Amino acid sequence: MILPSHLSVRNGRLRIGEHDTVDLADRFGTPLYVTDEERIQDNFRRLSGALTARYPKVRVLYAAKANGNLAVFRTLASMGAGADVFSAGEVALALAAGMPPASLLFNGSSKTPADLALAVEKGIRVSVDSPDELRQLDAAAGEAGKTVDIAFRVNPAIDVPTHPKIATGLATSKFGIPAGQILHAYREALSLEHTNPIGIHCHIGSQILAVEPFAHEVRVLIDVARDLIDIGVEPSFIDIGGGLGIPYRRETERAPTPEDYAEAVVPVFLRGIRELGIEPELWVEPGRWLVADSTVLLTRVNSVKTAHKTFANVDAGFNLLVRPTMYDAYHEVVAANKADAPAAREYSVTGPICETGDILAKDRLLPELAAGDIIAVLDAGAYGFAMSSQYNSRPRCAEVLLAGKKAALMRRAETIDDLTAPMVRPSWQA
Ligand SMILES: Cc1ncc(COP(=O)(O)O)c(C=O)c1O
Ligand SMILES: N[C@@H](CCCC[NH3+])C(=O)O
Repeated sequence: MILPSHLSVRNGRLRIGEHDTVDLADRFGTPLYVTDEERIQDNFRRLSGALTARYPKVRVLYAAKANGNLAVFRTLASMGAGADVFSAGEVALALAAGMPPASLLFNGSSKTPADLALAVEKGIRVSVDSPDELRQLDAAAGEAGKTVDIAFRVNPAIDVPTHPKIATGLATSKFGIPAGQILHAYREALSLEHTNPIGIHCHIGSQILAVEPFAHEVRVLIDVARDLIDIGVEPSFIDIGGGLGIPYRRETERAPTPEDYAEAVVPVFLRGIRELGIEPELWVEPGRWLVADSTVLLTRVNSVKTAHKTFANVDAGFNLLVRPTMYDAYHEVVAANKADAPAAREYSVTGPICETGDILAKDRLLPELAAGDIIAVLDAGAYGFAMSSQYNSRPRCAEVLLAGKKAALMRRAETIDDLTAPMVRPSWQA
């Protein structure tokens, strides 16, 4: 098994950073998300370093949706990250973590009047997704007596090799303004008093394991920049979004490194801006690449059953990690307390949810398993806890953060009381 450098096996047990995962499961209980803070820091340094080595005017906006724990925001804020935020909640987390409003970009294709007012009030730049939204934002800014700096989100009509549910730059996607309409939108923004078009935004999709689509995207955005200059707008930033994938199947999958990514994107960007005689900041919005591999989900085997195949029934299901169910996503699983035992048979690792699709890992060769064993689901730090639910009325589990020898809760487990607390008894019910 190929493990990333912060995971290792000692005395037959899986370790993350300086910690034994089985001890963590015993100490904090399962299911349990465990995140290695240093891995996030290393990831940030590597991705941001690969880009800034080629062009110093780079800004990294962490895609807040990938992992919404405030401790993770703090880690990234202290590294100098801003954030791509999609909701009032993400704005609140980013600000609470100390990210300055000017380091945020408020994205989204369906913002409420309250979202727009919040961006105006806090002085957060907005990626505007339609002319309708532009007019609403301008009115909101006018009412507050302010001006808002904006970008438009461009729909570049680029097909990307990823799961169709997470390709966002297709011509048919709900996001962004088609290239053919974009100039019109900028012209309208110029004609309005309270919106100041200063940037260009785009995001082509997620878990992309090729670099060419990103280079293609940059070429499209340079073309947009050229048209903008013609109408008197000199973009001060070009935001190419996130999307760089990770090798969930380490044995077989080849994934571009941050250096491959930077090498594909930055020279195209530089050629374009030099030709146009401008020097905008290059913004990127990575989510998955910064946090996915920092985290394992530890889950305990409740029972083993052999029917038409063998099931290891564990205490985490798609309530806590929906990616396998939602996107047929692959996550490596390791028998954490038998990490160097020989593979014995194929297991499907299935959760406790009352749905046939509640399968975390299908047909995996694992050592002989028994009730009480701990399974570690790898690469669970992006869109893991963040997409969890209380389905089947299951309280969500705890999250632990590790730093060197330290381990501490960064989110306590929910209780049954947390499930019922927001529920209100309708007056006619005795
Ligand atoms: C606008 C925007 N930026 C950035 C991201 C982050 O993507 P990823 O986690 O694939 O880097 C997303 C999610 O796909 C997004 O919608
Ligand atoms: N939630 C997706 C990524 C989509 C990101 C949001 N645009 C995943 O788990 O892979």
